[in-house]
Amino acid sequence: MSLPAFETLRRGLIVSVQAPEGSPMRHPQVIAAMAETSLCNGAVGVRLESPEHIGAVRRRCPNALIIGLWKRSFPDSAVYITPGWEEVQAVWSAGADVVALDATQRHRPGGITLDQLVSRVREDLGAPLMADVDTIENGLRAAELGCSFVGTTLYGYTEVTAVKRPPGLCLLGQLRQQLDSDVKLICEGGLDSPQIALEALSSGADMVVVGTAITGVDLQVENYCRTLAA
Ligand SMILES: CC(=O)N[C@H](C=O)[C@@H](O)[C@H](O)[C@H](O)COP(=O)(O)O
Repeated sequence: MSLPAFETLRRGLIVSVQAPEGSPMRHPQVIAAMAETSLCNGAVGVRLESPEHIGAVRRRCPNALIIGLWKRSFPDSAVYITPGWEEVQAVWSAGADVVALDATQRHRPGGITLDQLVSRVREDLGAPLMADVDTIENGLRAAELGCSFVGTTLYGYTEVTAVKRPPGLCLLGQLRQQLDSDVKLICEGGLDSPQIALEALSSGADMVVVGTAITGVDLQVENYCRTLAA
């Protein structure tokens, strides 16, 4: 599918529909139902994990804007969001419109560098990329390499940002100031209320991605129970 005009996405909500390993929610039909519900109620797109889930949502919602990723862990690397060529290809073939990948400069499984991976994607697939980053340096580098979207997804989740807590509104502000306006800026991670999502838009995000607060049944229930038991 070709990407919808940016004006229809601007200031929009993208719902991240994911479920942890082992959860009964982690079923393609459950994911597809949550994705469809999100789209029916005003979300401009969905962010999905795994080729299987992307395929299920593509079949159920043929016109949905899908940002796809595949989380895979390897013993020789801390990079797990669409770490290499095989994962990018699988996400793209499953029907994603945009492929999200870890765009830090960390060592990747198999030793491919981010620069090599992005240029191969651009040459062989032409898939638009969303760069999940943690720092201003990695965001600017990803944009330079040609990623169409930059997201604050990994702020607070990498070794160098481990002491920070999402949402990365400071990082967002820095990226807004320094990124060219043709690169779309996404605030993702830790947007746990509509008010904080609105603050992210006011701080310069073109779009927001919200996961746990909307679709994170496992974590939300666990949190209520922990608090009630304390
Ligand atoms: C760091 C990482 O692996 N983030 C993942 C990226 O796809 C997801 O686990 C998050 O749920 C998503 O980013 C949305 O964030 P939040 O659930 O906080 O709204």
